[in-house]
Amino acid sequence: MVDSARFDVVVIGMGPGGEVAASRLLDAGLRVAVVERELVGGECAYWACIPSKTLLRPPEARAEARGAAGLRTPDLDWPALRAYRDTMVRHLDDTRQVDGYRERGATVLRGTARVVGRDPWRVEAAGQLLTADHVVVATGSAAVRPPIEGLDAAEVWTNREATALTEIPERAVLVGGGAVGVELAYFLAGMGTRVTLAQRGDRLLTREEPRVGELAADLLGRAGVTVRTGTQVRRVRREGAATVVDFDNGTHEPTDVVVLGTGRRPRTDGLGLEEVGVEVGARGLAVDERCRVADGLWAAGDVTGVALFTHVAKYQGRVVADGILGRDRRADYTGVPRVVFAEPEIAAVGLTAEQAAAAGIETVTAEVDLAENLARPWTYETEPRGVLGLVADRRRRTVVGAWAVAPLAGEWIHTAALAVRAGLTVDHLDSGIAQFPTYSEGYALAAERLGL
Ligand SMILES: Cc1cc2nc3c(=O)[nH]c(=O)nc-3n(C[C@H](O)[C@H](O)[C@H](O)COP(=O)(O)OP(=O)(O)OC[C@H]3O[C@@H](n4cnc5c(N)ncnc54)[C@H](O)[C@@H]3O)c2cc1C
Ligand SMILES: NC(=O)c1ccc[n+]([C@@H]2O[C@H](COP(=O)([O-])OP(=O)(O)OC[C@H]3O[C@@H](n4cnc5c(N)ncnc54)[C@H](O)[C@@H]3O)[C@@H](O)[C@H]2O)c1
Repeated sequence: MVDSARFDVVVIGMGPGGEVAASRLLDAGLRVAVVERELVGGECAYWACIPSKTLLRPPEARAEARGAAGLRTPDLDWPALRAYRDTMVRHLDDTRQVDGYRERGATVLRGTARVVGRDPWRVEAAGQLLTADHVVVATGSAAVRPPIEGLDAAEVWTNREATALTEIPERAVLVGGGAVGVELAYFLAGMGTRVTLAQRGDRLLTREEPRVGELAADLLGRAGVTVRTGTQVRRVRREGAATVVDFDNGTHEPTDVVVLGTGRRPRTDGLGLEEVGVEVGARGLAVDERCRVADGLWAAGDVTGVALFTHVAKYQGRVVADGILGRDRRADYTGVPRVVFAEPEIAAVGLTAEQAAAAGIETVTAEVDLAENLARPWTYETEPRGVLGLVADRRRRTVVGAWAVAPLAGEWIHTAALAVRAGLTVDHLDSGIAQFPTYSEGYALAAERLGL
């Protein structure tokens, strides 16, 4: 064990949360060591956001082209898409990232980090003992593997294998109807796979408005996916060369692959935190509003369990860096957008009506069928679609939540995100002048429909 120089900060895990924190601390001139056991860029860059959104784009563009008047449906070219996906994930090579951090003055260690002491913090990694005033834990999350009988004998994909796929399977059974399940189902169905999606809950995307789950199921159905809600996989078995999935309602489905989208668990195993007296919960490391776990110990990203998004990990990375630099910055998660990338996009922000009611807010809601009310859906496609919903605080007249299932909704939901974050009133949306013809014109209509 080499006892190396003392650092101001050791960052454990270089996904989006760790990268943002490390970059800001390096820019501020601190002595920073970063430890990464796989690839600098994390899950997001290699096995999650980047490959999944790259893979989703051609089926999405194809569906859009199908809807645009006077366009012939373009052909999908899987080898070309696969090659572009490989480029986008840097062929799983992070040499340039590592070199980049070294050039900026960071000590970059490859290996698994373990906290071995505190006061001061001591971290063991790659055969070195690092001492630091601050440790940032940004170790992310891993796919949950549910205890389904027979799963080990089958071809099983988590997000890792699914986003790194080299051939398109003929048949797939997806387990889980959250963002991972919906996006992967949309992608595979778009590529020609016969997809069944089994969701334990009674609807898809259970954290969203029930109506959003309904629209998501409808969208997947149109894309050719068989959606089974209220369904659990009882067991997976081999029948000759085939894999058969038995559902709890007595039906079964032959498949080539079982794809898991059954949630994530924080990567805290083996970090050594409990041994130095830091409590680790099932949802991860509990952080205060400065993203601090304990004096000199900070956390950012999925490992905090706050909201499992790259934009939240990056935001927390900024909060952590500011905290370490002595700035008084507190995290505020109001108005974080949530987008599920399908065609059309499924976007939401703020509270659902149920969450608002639970928070003691008396709500009023409105829903607008955009195709019935706006020009843009018609100039955009021959079978126009789009629904927008608003949730408002009746008393304060503020916008507390919004959702949309419509083309490009992942972009224009940011108007609502700003409204929710800034506490804007319904009148701000109602009195705004949106460009004609756009989907954004829907906000004024929805605001008016609230009847406040
Ligand atoms: C299929 C899929 C698609 C997604 N798409 C989106 C999307 O479109 N938009 C979005 O906002 N979010 C998306 N997400 C969520 C997003 O990937 C995560 O929220 C994000 O990666 C979290 O970043 P992070 O920095 O917390 O952790 P990670 O990206 O998981 O990075 C953590 C890093 O820590 C390293 N590490 C772990 N333990 C140790 C240790 N002991 N020592 C050293 N290194 C360690 C890991 O190797 C990893 O590189 C998606 C997730 C999935 C599964
Ligand atoms: N576009 C994006 O921003 C994006 C995309 C993908 C993932 N993510 C993030 O990744 C996180 C993980 O996503 P996820 O979809 O894996 O998890 P999730 O927790 O959002 O959803 C998992 C779903 O699977 C169901 N489920 C769990 N076990 C099951 C079983 N045995 N049988 C049937 N259903 C079962 C659950 O009821 C739940 O609805 C999310 O929190 C999300 O924030 C974001």
